[in-house]
Amino acid sequence: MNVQDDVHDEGGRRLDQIRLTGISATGYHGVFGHERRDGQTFVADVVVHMDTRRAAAGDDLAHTVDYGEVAQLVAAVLAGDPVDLIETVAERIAATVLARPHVQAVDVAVHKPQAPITVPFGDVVVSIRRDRTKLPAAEPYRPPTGQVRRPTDAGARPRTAPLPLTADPVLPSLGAPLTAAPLAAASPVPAPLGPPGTPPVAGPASPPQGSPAAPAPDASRLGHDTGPDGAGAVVVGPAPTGAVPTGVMPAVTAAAPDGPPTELMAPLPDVVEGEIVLDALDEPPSQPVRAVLALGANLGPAQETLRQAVADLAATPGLEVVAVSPLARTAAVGPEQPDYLNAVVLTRTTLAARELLRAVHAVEQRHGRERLEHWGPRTLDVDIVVYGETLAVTDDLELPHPRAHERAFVLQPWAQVDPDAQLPGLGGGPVAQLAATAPDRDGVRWMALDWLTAPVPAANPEPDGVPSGETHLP
Ligand SMILES: Nc1ncnc2c1ncn2[C@@H]1O[C@H](COP(=O)(O)OP(=O)(O)OP(=O)(O)O)[C@@H](O)[C@H]1O
Ligand SMILES: Nc1nc2c(c(=O)[nH]1)N=C(CO)CN2
Repeated sequence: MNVQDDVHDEGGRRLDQIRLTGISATGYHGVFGHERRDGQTFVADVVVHMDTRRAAAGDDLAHTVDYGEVAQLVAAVLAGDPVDLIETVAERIAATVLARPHVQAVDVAVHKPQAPITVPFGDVVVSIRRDRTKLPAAEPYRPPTGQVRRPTDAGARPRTAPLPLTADPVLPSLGAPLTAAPLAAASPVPAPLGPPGTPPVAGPASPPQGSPAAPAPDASRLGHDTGPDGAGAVVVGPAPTGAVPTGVMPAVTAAAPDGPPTELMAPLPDVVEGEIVLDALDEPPSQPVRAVLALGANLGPAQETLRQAVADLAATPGLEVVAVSPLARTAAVGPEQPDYLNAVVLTRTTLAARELLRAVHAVEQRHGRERLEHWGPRTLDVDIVVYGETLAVTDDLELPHPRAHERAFVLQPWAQVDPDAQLPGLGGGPVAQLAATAPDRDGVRWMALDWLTAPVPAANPEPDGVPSGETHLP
């Protein structure tokens, strides 16, 4: 591997690499029946990009990636659920490795040396790189309980006190990438008021953009629905310079550029299977926190559902609705399905992050939300986009929402209601800018301003969902 394959951190310093080559297993991937039936050898090479200094300084496996564990996971994907394409296998491996703590980026090559190619050939390889800016389009492989054992799998140990970030001698760059302008610093929301009891709606609306949606990932291979709230949460220590889209990391609170030092929780070694572990996300804030919620619906009377959902949120104790975005009609990102109606709600809350998650789930339930198909059609989806400046990756809650930075159906309405909004964390930045470059930006068909107080004719659903293909300007 040569220099152009290096990955650099935010300071331009080359990241260290852990390379694993030639991991092989019999797999049943392929488009032909005989491949599915007979299987063949698949081989993977993996390069993990990370900072290995902390592990080296303490000679401590807990601060690096256990290559034995990675090899087992990679082999399990190779031998696992059959798919048609080695692209998919590579994507799954990348998602699995990126979900490991400390990993900033990963290169994956999947070889299929016995591929059914009718001319003599040496090998066929798909080679990909994934990181926080180019997230894997697949779910991490999760081994059945007990399959992959780590040397530290000794059960739960008590959590130690929070470590000030500045106490870390070998990671001088830790503070910088976690900074983001506080939401509180965003300009006041322009919010014309509706009738009494109606939360304010902000404008102005954008013109229609028309045209098709972004490429649709395969729903069956995407997602992070990992089970009941709170289960199997938090492990491990400092997340250096980010780039871990899923998996387990401590909750951290980002500091404004010249704000107080960011605090990280000390390493949390392990968690007993099935035990509910409380962490910072369960702690109610000392001051009300600004949280941004994203709403979407494409089944049933979607506009009415969203309107009701806003009222339900406003009626939730500990949650105040500050402003509501225009209503956007958007092409579905994901499997083929009707257009969505999307809106963003700015709130202020005294609920802990997980209490807020439970509250939004309750609102989804009230409107008949069923989790049938990942990224499939739904009567109502409510996601937490941001909760103050909190950055966290746990099994049941990721903050900011891990896909918010690339979703025009969230970013565009958000930028309308709060033009100066900033998305904290890696991959974040000015929301209006992110909205302008998001892959699905052309799928935002139109926005309607007065949707909370008046019906939007073009938003009327067809019997099984919001009709697609129109570009009305209400
Ligand atoms: N920031 C977040 N907001 C909402 N849910 C989250 C968040 N982070 C993690 N989750 C978890 O994601 C799980 C699945 O959520 P949901 O079914 O709404 O996903 P989805 O809408 O199909 O996909 P997406 O998360 O990509 O919008 C939830 O049960 C929740 O525990
Ligand atoms: N346009 C659009 N596409 C989606 C949406 C959504 O709200 N709007 N939600 C999804 C899963 O949350 C998947 N795809």
